[in-house]
Amino acid sequence: MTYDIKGKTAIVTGSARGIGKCICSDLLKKGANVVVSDTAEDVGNETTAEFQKEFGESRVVFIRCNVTKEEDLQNLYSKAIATFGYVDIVVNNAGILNEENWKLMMEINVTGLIRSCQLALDNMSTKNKGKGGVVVNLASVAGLMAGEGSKVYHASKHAVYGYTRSQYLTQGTDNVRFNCVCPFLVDTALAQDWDNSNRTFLTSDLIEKLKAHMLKTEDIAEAVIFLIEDESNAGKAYLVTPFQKWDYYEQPSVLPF
Ligand SMILES: NC(=O)C1=CN([C@@H]2O[C@H](COP(=O)(O)OP(=O)(O)OC[C@H]3O[C@@H](n4cnc5c(N)ncnc54)[C@H](O)[C@@H]3O)[C@@H](O)[C@H]2O)C=CC1
Ligand SMILES: CC/C=C\CC(=O)/C=C/C=C\C=C\C=C\[C@@H](O)[C@@H](O)C/C=C\CCC(=O)O
Repeated sequence: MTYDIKGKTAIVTGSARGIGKCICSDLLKKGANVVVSDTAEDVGNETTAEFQKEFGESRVVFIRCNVTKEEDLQNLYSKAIATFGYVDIVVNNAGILNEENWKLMMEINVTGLIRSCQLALDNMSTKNKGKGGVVVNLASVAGLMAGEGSKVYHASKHAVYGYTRSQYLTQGTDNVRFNCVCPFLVDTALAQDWDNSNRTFLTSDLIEKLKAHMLKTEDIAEAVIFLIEDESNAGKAYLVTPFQKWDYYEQPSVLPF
């Protein structure tokens, strides 16, 4: 079954640039109203002006939001609803890669994302008089595999994967569908800045080899649109790499019953 994006309203966190910006662009092309949201106010306003020129002023707004701040997140949802009447789609994209500042990384990649999911449920769940909706979370292949030089980043993305899958269990009562996307390296500032030289396994040579196979932001936007539209695979992670056909990740079953 296909979810129709046209006429819906979407929030994308961390969308002033990179993957988030590209997701906004594809949502607009599909006919959604879009809330661009980021801590970077100048870039966010520039991106929004660019979109307004292409898609019409009334279809895009910028709302500043630092996902680590409770009041910012609440303001994001309430302003989005005040502007467009409802929020149907949330893409939790904001994320950083910073092993030195690992506590902040966990706050952004995990705590902020989970809080945004809770607010999405508060506003969208049919249990709370919402109309239902869709949430797509940005995990990573790092959420499905080990990583020598960025252990906390990998842990943060495992958390996104586990949280997203677990939401599946209550989807029937909330009518809010959760999925996550697990991309390999994507050509953005986050990946370009990745430098884990002097490791045992992950040598500079290997990093250069990995970087030779980067995906494009357009690939991830395409995958996110696919997830939003596909109503029949709730709770699943979608694996996007240049090495194999993009597909849902099949988690082995642990329980014998
Ligand atoms: N680039 C890559 O290779 C991959 C990236 N990802 C994930 O995709 C997402 C987007 O990453 P990229 O576009 O590559 O990074 P990016 O660095 O190009 O963009 C991230 C955006 O998030 C914003 N941001 C940072 N902290 C924030 C906060 N506290 N609140 C709100 N916004 C904040 C930044 O200002 C920036 O605009 C992240 O969650 C990342 O972990 C997943 C797999 C691969
Ligand atoms: C990891 C941070 C960099 C970029 C952001 C991102 O989300 C995407 C990363 C894509 C590829 C990362 C590959 C990392 C490989 C290394 O860390 C190796 O040390 C992995 C080696 C073995 C893993 C085997 C296993 O899972 O057990």
